[in-house]
Amino acid sequence: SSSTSGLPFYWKYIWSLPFLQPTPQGSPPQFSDSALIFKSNIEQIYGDYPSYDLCPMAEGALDDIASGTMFIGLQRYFDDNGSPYKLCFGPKSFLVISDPVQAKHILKENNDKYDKGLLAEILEPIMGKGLIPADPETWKVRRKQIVPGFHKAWLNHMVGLFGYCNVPLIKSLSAAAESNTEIDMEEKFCSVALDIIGKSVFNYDFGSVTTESPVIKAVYSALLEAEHRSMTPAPYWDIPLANQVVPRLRKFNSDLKILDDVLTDLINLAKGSRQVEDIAELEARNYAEVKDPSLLRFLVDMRGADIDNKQLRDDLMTMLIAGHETTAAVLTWGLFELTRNPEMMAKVTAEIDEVVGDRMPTMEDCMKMKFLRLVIAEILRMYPEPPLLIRRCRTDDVLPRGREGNVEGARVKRGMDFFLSVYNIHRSPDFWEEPDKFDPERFTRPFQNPKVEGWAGFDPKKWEGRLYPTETAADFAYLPFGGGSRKCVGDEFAYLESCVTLAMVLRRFEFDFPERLGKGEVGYDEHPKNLSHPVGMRTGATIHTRQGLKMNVRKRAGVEGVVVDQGGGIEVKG
Ligand code: HEM
Repeated sequence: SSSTSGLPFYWKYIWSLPFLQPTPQGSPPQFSDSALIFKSNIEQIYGDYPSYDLCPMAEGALDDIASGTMFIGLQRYFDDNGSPYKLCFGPKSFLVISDPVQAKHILKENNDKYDKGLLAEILEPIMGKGLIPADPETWKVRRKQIVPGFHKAWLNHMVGLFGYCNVPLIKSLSAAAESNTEIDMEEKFCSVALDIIGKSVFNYDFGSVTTESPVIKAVYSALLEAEHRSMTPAPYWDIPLANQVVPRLRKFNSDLKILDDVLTDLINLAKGSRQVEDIAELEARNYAEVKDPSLLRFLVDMRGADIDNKQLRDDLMTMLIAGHETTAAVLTWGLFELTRNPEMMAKVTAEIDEVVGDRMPTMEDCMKMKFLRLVIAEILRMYPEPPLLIRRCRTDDVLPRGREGNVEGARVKRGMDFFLSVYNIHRSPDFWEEPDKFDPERFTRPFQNPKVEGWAGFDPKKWEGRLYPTETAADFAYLPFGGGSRKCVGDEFAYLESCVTLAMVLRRFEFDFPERLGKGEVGYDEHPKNLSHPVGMRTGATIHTRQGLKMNVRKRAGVEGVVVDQGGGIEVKG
């Protein structure tokens, strides 16, 4: 088979012993399952097709793995093979899902048959038993305690906090505009998202828009390592002594220690001043008078939630990582697409001028700015971050067919690993009209495709009154925040954060791509202006060390640049 060519040599060896094959979280290894999958794959590669599971095997090099854009390679295979298809790396195999009916089956209807599998293994050293990698048993307990933290009154208060966290960004953009210096907007959005998540989740001031500190560097190092690990299927960090010997791991561990120390201090501080209350009492708090409105405070004060420090640390670390770069990617791609589409930019700014003007936006303003919300929805469709969801099957299962031409009733063995390609689903003409076109208003039009068996299509009526088009409105063809019971808990938080940040920045500034690259010049194809695919700036790989989104910034004509706070009192000069 040519399916493993182009891959790093060690792929072949990592999974080469069938009894080392992974098993579902919390269950003992079963030789028979892995051996059967292994044997059936070998027969498929070298002998008779179909294999045990009936799925076609994707052939050809996955060159994109090394560059971190594997999801684009997975799209190529989807065009050739439908859903699901199988990827084989030596004896290790994955099923790649690119169909909303199958996604709904896995994420919602049969979610108890699936766990986080490989993702949990990769993230465990960083996030421990935090909500994202948590095994089903831990997850059940923690989810119940964390979800109430994101209640309406808190989100309302957070919208105000987002405004304040944007003031340093407005100031730094004013300075760049005045001095005519090119500015990396990706870096700026990363900073503002970090400041917001630090303040809202554990009441910590990173101040990263204006300063650099060892703690900020430690956060970026942890993020970078989390991302690196999710693209490195060889868990070398688990090898005995590796953590003491490999320089990269030593550096990572010392950075993680810096971060752990900060989190431990904050947890001890919160626990030292614990005021136990019922969930209902906590949710009814008057946030205008609450000194520390952070999620940490809520989790510590909740009656009956006597959580140990390690679990709290894991939850905070998870939210820090989950809630930071994802939102920064939305903002970066949002500015990128709006700059490429001046008529859309004009429409968005007209709406912001009319609804918010110089004020800091409120929750009500965000609800009123429907076009801005549609723009964010479209960014999340075109550039989903994460582009893939990862699952592992806990018991044998049979998948529905979905789109015409897909395998009928694929049989899945316990222990099988899955990539659910959100990117493929979001960019397929089977589920979206002209999927590569930036068209925010698509979410106001219905879409149906009778060729997809069991798919209800997209129905705009189903998200009326909601902040954004949900996975339900698209019957699982729209999964920026996942779906089913493991759906993102920070969806509305992130959506409001994106609304406020874009509203505040676009009200006051105009942006252009630098003109310095012309046709034929080296780097022309990587220039943001010329990108048709997420290559230079990548979803999920947008940390400071990357190419970034370099832009020229100007103050908008006729707009003063002041920020008037909610009380109408303070004016912050830009
Ligand atoms: C635009 C921003 C965001 C995007 C696109 C996003 C996306 C996602 C997705 C796709 C999942 C599901 C993962 C899976 O099923 O494997 C998820 C889970 C999660 N997200 Fe987000 N997220 C965002 C912001 C946030 C924020 C701001 C927070 C916290 C403050 C957060 C916290 C979490 C947590 C805790 C989970 C795990 C939920 C569970 O397993 O029960 N996310 N997110």
